[in-house]
Amino acid sequence: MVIRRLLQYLNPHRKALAVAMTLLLAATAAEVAGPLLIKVFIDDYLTPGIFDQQALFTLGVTYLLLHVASAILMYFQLFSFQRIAHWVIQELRMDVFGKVQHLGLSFFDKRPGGALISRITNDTEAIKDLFVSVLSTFVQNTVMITGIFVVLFILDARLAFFCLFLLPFVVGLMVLYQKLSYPVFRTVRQKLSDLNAKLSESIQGMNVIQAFRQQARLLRQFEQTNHEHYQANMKSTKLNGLLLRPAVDLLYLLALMIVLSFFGFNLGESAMQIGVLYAFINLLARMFEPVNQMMQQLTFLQQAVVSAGRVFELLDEQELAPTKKGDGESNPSITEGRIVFDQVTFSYDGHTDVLKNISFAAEPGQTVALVGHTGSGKTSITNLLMRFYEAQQGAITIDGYPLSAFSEGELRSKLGLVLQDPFLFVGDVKENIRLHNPAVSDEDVKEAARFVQADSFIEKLPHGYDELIGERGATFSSGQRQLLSFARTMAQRPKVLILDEATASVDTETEEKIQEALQRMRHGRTTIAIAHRLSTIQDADLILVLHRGEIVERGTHQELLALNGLYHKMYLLQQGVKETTG
Ligand SMILES: Nc1ncnc2c1ncn2[C@@H]1O[C@H](COP(=O)(O)OP(=O)(O)OP(=O)(O)O)[C@@H](O)[C@H]1O
Repeated sequence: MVIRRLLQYLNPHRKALAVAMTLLLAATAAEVAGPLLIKVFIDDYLTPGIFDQQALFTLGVTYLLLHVASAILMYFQLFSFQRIAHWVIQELRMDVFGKVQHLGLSFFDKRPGGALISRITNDTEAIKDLFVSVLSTFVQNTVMITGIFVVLFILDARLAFFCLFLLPFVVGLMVLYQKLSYPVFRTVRQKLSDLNAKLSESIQGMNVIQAFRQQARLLRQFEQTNHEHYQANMKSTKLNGLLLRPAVDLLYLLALMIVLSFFGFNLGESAMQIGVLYAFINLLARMFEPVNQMMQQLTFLQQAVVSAGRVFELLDEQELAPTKKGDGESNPSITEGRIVFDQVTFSYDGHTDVLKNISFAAEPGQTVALVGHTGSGKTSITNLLMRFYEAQQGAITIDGYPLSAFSEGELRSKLGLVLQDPFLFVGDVKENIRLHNPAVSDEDVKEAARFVQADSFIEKLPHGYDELIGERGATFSSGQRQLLSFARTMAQRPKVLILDEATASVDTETEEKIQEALQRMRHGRTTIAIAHRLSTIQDADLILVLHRGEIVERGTHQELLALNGLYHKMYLLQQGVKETTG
């Protein structure tokens, strides 16, 4: 099943595969022909004592040429198989990565990043051997074994027939190995994946680890996983040591016993028998070499099967990001930006509702602010609006169309999301604003930067808009990252803004710039803003106060203050904090 699916990846390379196989067979033939020439030399020349110089010279040269040809052919067949293997792995990796990009965020909530990386890199790498050595070894050795059996049948059909009974044992041994080693290899891959997950988590959180002196604890954890990986590996080594070579050697002994007892019983029947006996024993020894080689390859085959299983699991993952529903014909676009939530109830895990009966409307150009204690559901509302997750009940519409009617492109380009912790890509400033969108010109990039007043700091950088940004933009301050992400959002010219207000404290000057930029960005655009500081959203058209997933108060700043409820309390609390700290 898994193997068949893996082999399907060879379909586009059938021609190259045929070439590789031909090269392999030619190389094998050249290799086998060598001993045949030696046989001719011994039987026809050496033994009878004929030393025909011309003939011997031809024989010698042919032998040499065959050797050279075999070496050259071997090189090319190896090269061809390797090339095909690399093609397949490349395709497989692209498939997996392409798939991962379309998985829903709920999928990533549950899986550590490192474990995913492990599947895309290590697991696909383990599949490579299947196409490089397993496939060619099996083809080559099957040909060899068939050839040997043909000769055996020619020598003595009856005896050869008995030897044929060995084959089911060989196959049985292979099946047994497959059965026993599957769980072992699966554990090995799982542990390797765990190792990667641990590593990736540690690297991402290195500042916290060092700041809180967590090194020893993490080292212990890593050591534990590393040890489990070692144990799983030792298990597989034991299994290999037991089942691969020794078991085959045992079979070989069995074969020898069959042949010897056969000759023992039939002794004296014919004078020719000693020669045949010698040939049989010799050929049997030769036959078990390919069997051994195939058994050795079983390890790689099994690893490939296990890894492929893990890769296919990911490829078959159903937890996809929500996509457009309904007929593809109608492609509504967002023109006004009127957002309506109607009785929306949502749960991440299907058990606990984190949003309950949320209803509100944001008219075009209005700002709706979401406030509430931590965990009250503010981010969840924006997650639903961005369609990162789908609500279980109720409806969310933009300009009268349900969210599911919009294509992903339309939705994501018209909804400008500004996150608390802006993610910057490796690249330069320009591309981080443009996000490689060809529709955004250099001038647009600069205009967007000017609009959010990021231009002054960008222009002061040694390379201006071409300044390189390292991973996650670690070399920029959080205020600068924030402004860059504003520029990025504005370069897309969104109709709707979704703001997750930054809680990180920046200096007063940057703070002012950020607030000014936000004011400008909000102007004329429907905005859904998550606010932690109530002072920044006092001018909002509608403020929704959330508490445990429900809207408990709604109104403008003044109306809410007059209510004397939760908002009022929060406001006073923040005022108090300001007075004591300021
Ligand atoms: N990806 C997730 N999977 C499962 N539960 C989640 C997920 N994200 C948030 N939650 C839960 O949903 C509830 C609401 O979280 P949400 O992030 O919407 O709150 P919030 O009001 O934005 O909080 P904050 O002000 O701290 O950002 C919380 O109880 C949280 O534990």
